[in-house]
Amino acid sequence: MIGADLAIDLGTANTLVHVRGKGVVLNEPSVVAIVKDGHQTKVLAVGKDAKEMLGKTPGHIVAIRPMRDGVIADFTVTEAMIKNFIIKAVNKSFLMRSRLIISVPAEITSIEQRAVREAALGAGVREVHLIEQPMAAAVGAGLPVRDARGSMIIDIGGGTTDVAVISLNGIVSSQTLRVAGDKLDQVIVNFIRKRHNILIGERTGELIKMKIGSACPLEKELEIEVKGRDLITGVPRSIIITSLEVREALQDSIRQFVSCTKSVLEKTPPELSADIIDRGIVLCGGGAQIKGLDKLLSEECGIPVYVADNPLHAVVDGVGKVLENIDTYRGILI
Ligand SMILES: Nc1ncnc2c1ncn2[C@@H]1O[C@H](COP(=O)(O)OP(=O)(O)OP(=O)(O)O)[C@@H](O)[C@H]1O
Repeated sequence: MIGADLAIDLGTANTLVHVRGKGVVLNEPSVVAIVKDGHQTKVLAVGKDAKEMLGKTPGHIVAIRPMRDGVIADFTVTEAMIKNFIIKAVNKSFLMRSRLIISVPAEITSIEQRAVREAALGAGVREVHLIEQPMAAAVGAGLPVRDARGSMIIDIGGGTTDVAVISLNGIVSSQTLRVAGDKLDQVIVNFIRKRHNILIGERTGELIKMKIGSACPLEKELEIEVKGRDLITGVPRSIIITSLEVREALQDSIRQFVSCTKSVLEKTPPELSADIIDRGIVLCGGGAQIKGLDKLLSEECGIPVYVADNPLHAVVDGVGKVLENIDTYRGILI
């Protein structure tokens, strides 16, 4: 290959780029800031710089997340974002000769698949291949996806939760839930508004989730001080939020993770279920870091659950591994 070969985890929350022979060279939020000038839009910032602007922009500038629910919500902006990230990752002159493998959610429709392909080709690369996210995550987590053995993976990202059972290079049973990290942030924002009459931003909601969010009682319960706008007086105020309250806020969403996992297990052929009982379930994606989620899932399903070594990197590591060993893994590309 004369051009660069790249593996991309095009996530709702974060995009990671792996360059063949170099490893992960870029990890940035999937956010684009655009300036609106009549019908024209101009990209102002992409990635980290754009995320800083979320919720803080004046009227004519908007910071948007073009990937919603794990699929492309804004085609033109996604194309600009992919192009910007590729140019950041490799020299611009390589773009035209580059070959890409991009991970996509498992239950994506063929129209959505085409949108991802076209966004990448529109960005200027030569060749694009797709891989299903849970398959990539399983490869990244070191599961034996090519063997005639059942491997189960739960990937809780920003927009989607993918639960899948894999055997012999294919997904045997799976389910995608449009409830994941972003939804948990919104649920926390709504809870605090109702319980404390305080309006906080989504980024504060995310911070609360990451610092004190949990699925099971903690050995030592935690608390965090946050600032928001008092909905009665209209002035800024700070309050203390406890991990108990956050657990209460998150419980319905966490129930959905449990029932989705159970329903995939129910659809799994018994021989493969036996493998999963022996070998356990691997949890990855940023949401895997919610405190006690592995323990709760394990208790509810009666199967051991392990968090992947680097949960936020499982998908990009998997796509990267496929890229580096393309002949071995060709069978799993779509
Ligand atoms: N320590 C943490 N505790 C809880 N959630 C976390 C933690 N760290 C990151 N997250 C959440 O993980 C999510 C991002 O995960 P990830 O990067 O795996 O998603 P993505 O690949 O961008 O999304 P998708 O798979 O839906 O396309 C965000 O919602 C973020 O808030």
